Amino acid sequence: MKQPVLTITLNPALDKTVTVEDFILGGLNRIKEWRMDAGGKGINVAKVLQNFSVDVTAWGLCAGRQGNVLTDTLSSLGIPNWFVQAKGETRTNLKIYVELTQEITELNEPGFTVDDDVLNQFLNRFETDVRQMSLVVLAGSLPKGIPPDFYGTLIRIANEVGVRTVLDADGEPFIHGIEAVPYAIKPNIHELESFFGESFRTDEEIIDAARRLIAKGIAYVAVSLGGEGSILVTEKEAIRAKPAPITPLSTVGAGDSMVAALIYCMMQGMSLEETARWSSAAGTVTALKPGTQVCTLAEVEDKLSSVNIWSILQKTTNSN
Ligand SMILES: Nc1ncnc2c1ncn2[C@@H]1O[C@H](COP(=O)(O)OP(=O)(O)O)[C@@H](O)[C@H]1O
Ligand SMILES: O=P(O)(O)OC[C@H]1O[C@](O)(COP(=O)(O)O)[C@@H](O)[C@@H]1O
Repeated sequence: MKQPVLTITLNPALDKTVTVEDFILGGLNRIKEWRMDAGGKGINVAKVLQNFSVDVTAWGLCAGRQGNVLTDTLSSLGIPNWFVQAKGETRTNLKIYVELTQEITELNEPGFTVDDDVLNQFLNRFETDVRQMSLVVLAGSLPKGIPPDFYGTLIRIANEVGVRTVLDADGEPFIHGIEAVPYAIKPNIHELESFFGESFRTDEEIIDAARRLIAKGIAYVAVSLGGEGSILVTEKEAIRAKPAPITPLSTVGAGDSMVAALIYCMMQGMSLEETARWSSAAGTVTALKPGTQVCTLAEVEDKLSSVNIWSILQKTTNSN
């Protein structure tokens, strides 16, 4: 039997994206257009993997009517899903796209509160069924009631049965998750800097920070740099990807698309260089779409040739 990739979204969201011409702080702003999309990091990763024809299943927690909208959306996309129902309501995350500045501002709600019964239901199934998965993605913030080391707990359980994990989180859940040694992580540059409490000015400084994480046992560190692209680091290699300049319509979901493409490439056994190209292209295609709409395989294939790729070590040698 084929083993699916499992995505975990403990704090999913309906993403409401509104478009305004200009944004006047403290004034009246009229919305020109709006759209709602199923969101939350694991859910977005699942949507991309499904587009890439990777066998994927989405688990998590949700609540209320908006939770039903999310699970109905996943089912209509053909993504098998299991979400434990918490009390309250699934959050709405507001994304404001300002046409004049072409910038997107995100306002993410904290989400519902989880009680022990809900958490234990989730944990019990995870402990039983994780061995049936090919890989587990743990992504996004944790709602209230979930201990900050919960990703760490899940990673340890997966490690014990030899299932690889990919972590994409921020703050305390990220710090605790790292302690449990996931297989791969995808911090953006802000998350990396906040983890180390340092700022990194050059690619070499970023690679050095990534290698400090690799020294802890993590195999694979992908640092995303927004429009500047990304750096993929393993023990032996460091590859830099830089997309051609675009005018993004919404960068929401770009990081999640990158995570999904990384997984796709790992499963295809691609080189780090090809993985850097694919994952960067995936993020860029998603950034070109309004709201939280994600890339398709054909769109990413079309974009591959526009990504600039180089090995950092090679570059350093060449420029000497
Ligand atoms: N403005 C942009 N122009 C081109 N590509 C982008 C842009 N923003 C994001 N991307 C692509 O998406 C990837 C992930 O974006 P990033 O914003 O760093 O992730 P996150 O959403 O996790 O913060 C980038 O590495 C890049 O390939
Ligand atoms: O759980 P968090 O950190 O609040 O993030 C949730 C938000 O992140 C997203 O998954 C997008 O993430 P990325 O832009 O990093 O890919 C949205 O769909 C969602 O609203």
